[in-house]
Amino acid sequence: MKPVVLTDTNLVGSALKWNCHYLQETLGNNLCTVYLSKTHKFKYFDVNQTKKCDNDFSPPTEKVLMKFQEFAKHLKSWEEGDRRLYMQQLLNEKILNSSQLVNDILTFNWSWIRRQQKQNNWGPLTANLLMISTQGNVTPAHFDNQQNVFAQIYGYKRFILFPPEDYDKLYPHPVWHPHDRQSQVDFENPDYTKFPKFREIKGHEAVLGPGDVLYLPLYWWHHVESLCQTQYTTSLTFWYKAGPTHGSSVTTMYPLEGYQKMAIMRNVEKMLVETLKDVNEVGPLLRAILEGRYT
Ligand SMILES: C[C@@H](CC(=O)O)C(=O)C(=O)O
Ligand SMILES: [Zn+2]
Repeated sequence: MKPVVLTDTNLVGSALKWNCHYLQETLGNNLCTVYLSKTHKFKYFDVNQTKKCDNDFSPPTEKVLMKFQEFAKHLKSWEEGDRRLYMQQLLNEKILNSSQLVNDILTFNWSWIRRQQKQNNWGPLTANLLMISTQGNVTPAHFDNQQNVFAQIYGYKRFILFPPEDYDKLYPHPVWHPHDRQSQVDFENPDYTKFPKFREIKGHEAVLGPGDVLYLPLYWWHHVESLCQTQYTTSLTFWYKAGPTHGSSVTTMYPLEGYQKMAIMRNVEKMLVETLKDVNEVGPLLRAILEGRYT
């Protein structure tokens, strides 16, 4: 599975008119999920995992519910130095009370994407996430565990992509950490002492513009920037569960692929956390297995 940029799918043709004014008309007073950040980085964290971090975890962003009207006002008046906003709202019954918007969604190129889902043996569609970002926002490098068909609607987004096997160069946080799945490396100021193999990293760059679609396979690392050609950027993602990777219907091929090894490593880490109960015992036990035997 490799990422690919497609420029002629017309997947979200009917959404290319979703500018701020149109969305104010159709989303208006609906409450939407908006992340606020003091910096340009919007590093995801799982609030349910913060308790495992004692009290030395400080959330880098704040999640609020904001009327779309209010969000649009901030978006239009935003200037460098203002608090940055990133709306990431599921297209669900909470906001789909405008027949215009519903009609736009119904006229997406569903036949094309259903064909991709079938041909690639993806699982069910789980979510459509509408994302509107003030210019210059960065989603730092991380991977997701679903298939992602990423449609760019307005403005330009720069992706830097890395294969799953770059796991050892991107040093993800531990699976139990709130920043699970996120790289520990600050791309703007990498700590090569702590993360020496980051020096070897080589990424694939893709810049998406309106109408472009990126297929982002699960477990592929991505660093994403909203470029500053426009005041804000708008994107819509189609999330699909990964298809079955083992069992009677699928024969496992060897050698295993990067994403399969990544899944194994994550499962081993999770099993150790579960069994040892103390996250501080995971490292010493893994070292005991490795040192003098597998190194
Ligand atoms: C949030 C998004 C990146 C971005 O568009 O800022 C992402 O990571 C994804 O769609 O998997
Ligand atoms: Zn992602």
